[in-house]
Amino acid sequence: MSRIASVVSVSPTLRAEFFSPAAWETLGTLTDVLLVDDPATLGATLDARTGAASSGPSRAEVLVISWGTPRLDAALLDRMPGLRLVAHTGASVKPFVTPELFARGVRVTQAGQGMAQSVGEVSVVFAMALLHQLPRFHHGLASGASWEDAEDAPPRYEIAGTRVGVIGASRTGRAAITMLRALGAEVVVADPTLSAADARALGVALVSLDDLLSTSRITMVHAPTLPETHHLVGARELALMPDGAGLVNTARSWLTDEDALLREVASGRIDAALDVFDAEPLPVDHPLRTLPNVLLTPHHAAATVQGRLRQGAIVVEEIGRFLAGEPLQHEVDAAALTRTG
Ligand SMILES: NC(=O)C1=CN([C@@H]2O[C@H](COP(=O)(O)OP(=O)(O)OC[C@H]3O[C@@H](n4cnc5c(N)ncnc54)[C@H](O)[C@@H]3O)[C@@H](O)[C@H]2O)C=CC1
Ligand SMILES: O=C(O)C(=O)COP(=O)(O)O
Repeated sequence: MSRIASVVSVSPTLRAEFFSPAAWETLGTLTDVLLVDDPATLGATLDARTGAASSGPSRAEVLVISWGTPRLDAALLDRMPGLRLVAHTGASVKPFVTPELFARGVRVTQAGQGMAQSVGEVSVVFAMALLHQLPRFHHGLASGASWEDAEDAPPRYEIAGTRVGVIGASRTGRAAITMLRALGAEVVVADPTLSAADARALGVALVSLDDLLSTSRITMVHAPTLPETHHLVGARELALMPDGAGLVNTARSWLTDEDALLREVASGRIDAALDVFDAEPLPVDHPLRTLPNVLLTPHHAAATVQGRLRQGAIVVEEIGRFLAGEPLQHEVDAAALTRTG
């Protein structure tokens, strides 16, 4: 097997976050690596180095990209005529990958599976926090409420034996399902692509979206951002949720109608725990920030030490498979461009 050039368009910070020393060393044994320190300068770096060395970027067959890499348009691709594989350290390739790239026969992989456990864990923590009324208790104590005020809190529930609805048996959804089942929750799933046999294998009941919303104490959203999933949980769907139920969203705000959700949580009828918002960063004066029955995190569900290293390991493993002529395990095709995220 001949060594091929690999251009790594990742900032030094992201490199340290994603690649363990061992993974980086493995990448170096697989390919001749040219590191682009500032991913935004990918084009300029390629221009400066093209043809310079035997491992020069014009010979690059593999390109590792990350957040911050510019869009791989025709002009950029023309600088890498030998390109055969783009490996993304993140999940959604839409911001970087163009139809032109697929048309040239370049293959694309992504590392979303590396994030699944972290995001699933945050969803489960969110679910348990809402069931135990932690946002209300914390808000009360932090804002000077009396100890006795807690007596007025709504009823609290164990997750064991409680019905939790998961919208989307996706990578992140499946990670959440595994943990929810281990905790003894009764898990129901709505997913138009899931077969009855797959639902049985997952140990969950497959139900309609309306059934899920109207019977679950917690609804968690784990669907991808497709045209048909825009505002999947809108005003009508939120109204189906029982009084006191909780909505968990660690996926994308695309999937829920944030205005309708704000009305429901502001009235106190349902509670919410959210990692994702229509406007990110969430404006400092946003009304969601002040509600006692809402738990907020700044789109950090995936960003754990282990998750990021798993993402880097996936990239290196995929490059190894590609060079060995083995099937890729995380390949995406042009359909990935229909996702909005
Ligand atoms: N907060 C964060 O840091 C992160 C958020 N995300 C978001 O989480 C969501 C899920 O990501 P992944 O688990 O990687 O998704 P994925 O790519 O695994 O989702 C595909 C799966 O979703 C299911 N699905 C397809 N159409 C559906 C529909 N109409 N309704 C319900 N389910 C449907 C199918 O089971 C399909 O296999 C995405 O919106 C993604 O952007 C992902 C990673 C990190
Ligand atoms: O890593 C994160 O924080 C994500 O939300 C995943 O983002 P991506 O799908 O890679 O744009």
